[in-house]
Amino acid sequence: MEGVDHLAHERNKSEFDVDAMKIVWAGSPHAFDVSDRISKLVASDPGFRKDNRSTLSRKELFKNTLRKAAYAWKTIVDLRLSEEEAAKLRFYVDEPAFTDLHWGMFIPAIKGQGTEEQQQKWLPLAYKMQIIGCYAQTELGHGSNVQGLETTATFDSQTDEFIIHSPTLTSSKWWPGGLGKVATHAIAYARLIVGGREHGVHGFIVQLRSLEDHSPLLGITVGDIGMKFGNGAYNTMDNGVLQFDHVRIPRNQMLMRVSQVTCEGKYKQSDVPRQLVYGTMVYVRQTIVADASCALSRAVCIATRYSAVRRQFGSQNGGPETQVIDYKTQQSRLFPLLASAYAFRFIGEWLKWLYADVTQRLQANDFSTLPEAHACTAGLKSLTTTATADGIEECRKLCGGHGYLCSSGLPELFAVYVPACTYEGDNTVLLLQVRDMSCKVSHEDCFSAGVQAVQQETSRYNSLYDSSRAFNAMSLRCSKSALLEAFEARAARMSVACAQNLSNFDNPEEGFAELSADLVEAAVAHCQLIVVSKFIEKLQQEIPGKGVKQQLEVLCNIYALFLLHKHQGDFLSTGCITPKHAALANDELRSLYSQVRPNAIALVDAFNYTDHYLGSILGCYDGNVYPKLYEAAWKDPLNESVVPDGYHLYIRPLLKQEIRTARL
Ligand SMILES: CCCCCCCC/C=C\CCCCC/C=C/C(=O)SCCNC(=O)CCNC(=O)[C@H](O)C(C)(C)COP(=O)(O)OP(=O)(O)OC[C@H]1O[C@@H](n2cnc3c(N)ncnc32)[C@H](O)[C@@H]1OP(=O)(O)O
Ligand SMILES: Cc1cc2nc3c(=O)[nH]c(=O)nc-3n(C[C@H](O)[C@H](O)[C@H](O)COP(=O)(O)OP(=O)(O)OC[C@H]3O[C@@H](n4cnc5c(N)ncnc54)[C@H](O)[C@@H]3O)c2cc1C
Repeated sequence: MEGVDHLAHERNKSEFDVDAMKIVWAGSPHAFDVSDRISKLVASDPGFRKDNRSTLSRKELFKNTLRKAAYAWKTIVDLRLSEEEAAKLRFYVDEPAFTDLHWGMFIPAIKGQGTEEQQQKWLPLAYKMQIIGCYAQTELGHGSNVQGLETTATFDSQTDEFIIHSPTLTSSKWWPGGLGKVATHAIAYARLIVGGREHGVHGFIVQLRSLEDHSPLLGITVGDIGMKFGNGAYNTMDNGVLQFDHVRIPRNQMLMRVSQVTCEGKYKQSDVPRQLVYGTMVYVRQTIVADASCALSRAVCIATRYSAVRRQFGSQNGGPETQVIDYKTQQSRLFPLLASAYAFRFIGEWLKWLYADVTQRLQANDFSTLPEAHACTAGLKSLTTTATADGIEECRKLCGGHGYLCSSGLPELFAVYVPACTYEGDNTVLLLQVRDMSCKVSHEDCFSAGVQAVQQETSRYNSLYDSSRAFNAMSLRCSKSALLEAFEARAARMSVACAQNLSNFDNPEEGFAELSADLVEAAVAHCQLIVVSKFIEKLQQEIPGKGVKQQLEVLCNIYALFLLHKHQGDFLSTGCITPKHAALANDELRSLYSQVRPNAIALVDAFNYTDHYLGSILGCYDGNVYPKLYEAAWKDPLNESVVPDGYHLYIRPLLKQEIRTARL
C-alpha cells in the first residue's frame, strides 16, 4: 500500500482553499515560501535525521547534537542563507541546542543592553560564531526572584576591572542552556558593587572557556547539571552550573546601555528605565508565545490525522467501524485544541508586532509602552504555554495506547515542551505581573489612587454588565461583539472583585499576598480576553481564498465558546449570561464541531508540516499508520536479538527455579 494516501477521502471533503490557508498560517506568501523551502531542505537531508534520539545514551545524544549544530551552520554558510532562512533551518532541525541560547538570548541581550561600541565589538564575533554565548541569570538559590541573585561584580578602580565572584553555593549559576559544555562566553547577571555601594543586578560579558582548547579560564568552574525529564527530549541541551572565583573582566564588559560605571568609579544611570535590564526576557517571552502555536499545532496535527485513521466500534452489517474522530467526545477534546493553535498563531503575530513597536519607541526614547509590553508578554507567555503543555498531553490521550509510544512523537514533544511553563519565568510568577493590561488590579492602583480606581472600574463593569444584557441566544450564535463583551465583563468583574478585596487590607503587600490566587485568575481572564479580541480583529482583515475566512470564523467561535463553557462559573456570576445561555453555548459548540469535522484534516494540512518535522508515525501525511508502526517496532534495539541479553543470567534461572544459586 506504499504511496497510497489513506487520508485522501478526508482531504476531498474539505470546503476551503488549503493553499490559501497555508499562507494565512505562515503569515504572508513570503513567510510561506521560506518556511516551505527550508522545511523540505531539512527533511530531505539525512544529516538532520532525528528518529533515533530516544534510544541514544546522553553522551551519544549530546555529541550528535553538536554534529547537527555544526552541520546546520555549514549548510547555512554554504547556501548563504539569510538570517530569516537560517532561523527557520534551526527551527526545522528541531533539536534543542546551545545555538538556541546563542541566537535567542546572548545576541539579543547584547543588542538590547549593550552600547553601540559594545555591539560593534561583540556582535560580529557572535554572528560568525567565533564566540558562542549563553545567558547566565538563574542561580541555584534564585530564579524567579532576580533581585535575589547573589553573584557579585565588584569594581576595582585600580585595574579598571570588575571582579565577578560567587560568594556562596547558592550563588552558583544553575540552568543556563549551552553553559554546561559549549559556551565560550556568558552574559552573567550579578549585583554591581561600586565603591562599596550596591546598585542592583546588571549584565556582564564574561569569557568562560579558552578559544584555543576550550578549557575553563582561571577562576571558572563549569559543567552540566545532569539528566532532565524524558529520554532524548531536552537532554540534547547542556544546561550548566558555573562558579566564579574572583574572575576579572575589563570594565567595558559590563553591558552599559542602561547604566554606566566610569573609570573613576562613578555609577551613572541613563534616562532609560532600569527595567530594560530585563528586556531580553520580554523579547524571548514574545518568541515563546509564537512557539506555543507551533508545538500545539504539531500535537494537534498528529492527533487529528490519527483520529481519522483510527476506528473503534460501530461496524454495521460488517462495514467499517467508526473513525474515532466522529465521536463527539473526541471532537469536543480535539477541536478546541485545533482552534487554540490558530488563536495562538494570531496572538503570536500580534505580540511580535507589539514588540517591534516597543523596540522602535525605545530607540526614540519613548518608554511609555514598556509596562504594557512586559505585562502582555508575561501573561500571554503563561497562558499559551500552560494551554500548550496541557494540550500536548491531551493529544497523547486522544491517540490512545499508541500515543504513548515514542514513535508517536508525542512523549518527546511533551518532554521538550513542558519546561516552557517554567523557563523564562514560572507561569504563576508571570501571571502576578499582569497588572497593567486592560484594567488595573494592583495594590498600588487601589492604594495610591485610593477608592477612585475601584469606583472607575466598578462603573466600567456596570456599563459592561448593562450592555451585556443584550446578549441572547441569537447574538451568542452570530455576534462576535456580544461574545467579546461577555469576555470583557468577566475580566472586569474579576478585577473589580480583586480591587475591592484589596482595599480591605491596611497593608497592601499583605493584601496582595493573601489574594494572589484570585489575582492570578483575573490575569488569566484578561489574557483570554486579549486572545479572543485579537482573533476577532484578525477576522476583520481581508482574508483571501475560498472558504478560508469562514473556517477561521468557526475556529474563533469554538475558541471563545469553549472557554466560555469551561469557565461558565465566572461568566454566570457576571450576570451577563444566564444558565440558559450557557446551555445554548454548549449546543452551539456541538454544531460548530460538526462544521469543523469535514475540514479537520485540511485544517491541519494547512500547517504545512513535513513528516520529518512532525516526527510521528501516527501523524504521517499519508495516514499509513499500521505498517509503519509494525516496521518501527522491529527496529527497536531490543529486537536486535530474538533472545535478550540477560536471558542466561536472569530469565533462565527463574524458569529453572535456580534463582538462589544464580549470581545476581
Ligand atoms: C528549545 C528549542 C525550541 C526553539 C524554538 C524557539 C522558540 C522559543 C524561544 C526560546 C526558548 C529558549 C529556551 C529557553 C531558555 C530559557 C531561558 C531562561 O529561563 S532565562 C531566565 C529567565 N528568568 C526569569 O524569567 C525570571 C522571572 N522573574 C522576573 O522576570 C522578574 O524578576 C519578576 C518576576 C518580574 C520580578 O518582579 P519584581 O516586581 O520583584 O521585580 P522588580 O525587579 O522589583 O521589578 C520592578 C518593576 O519592573 C517591572 N518589570 C519586571 N520585569 C520587567 C520586564 N521584563 N520588563 C519591564 N518591566 C519589568 C515590574 O513589573 C515592576 O514594575 P512596577 O510594579 O514597579 O511598575
Ligand atoms: C529547561 C530549562 C532551561 C532554562 N534555561 C535557562 C537559561 O538559559 N538561563 C537562565 O538564566 N535560566 C534558565 N532556566 C531557569 C529558569 O528561568 C527558572 O527555573 C525559572 O525562571 C523559574 O525559577 P525558579 O526555578 O527559581 O522557580 P521558583 O521560583 O523556585 O518556583 C518554585 C515554585 O514557587 C512558586 N513561586 C515562586 N515565587 C512565587 C511568588 N512570588 N508567588 C507565588 N508563587 C511563587 C512558583 O510558582 C513555583 O511553583 C531554565 C530552566 C529550565 C527548566
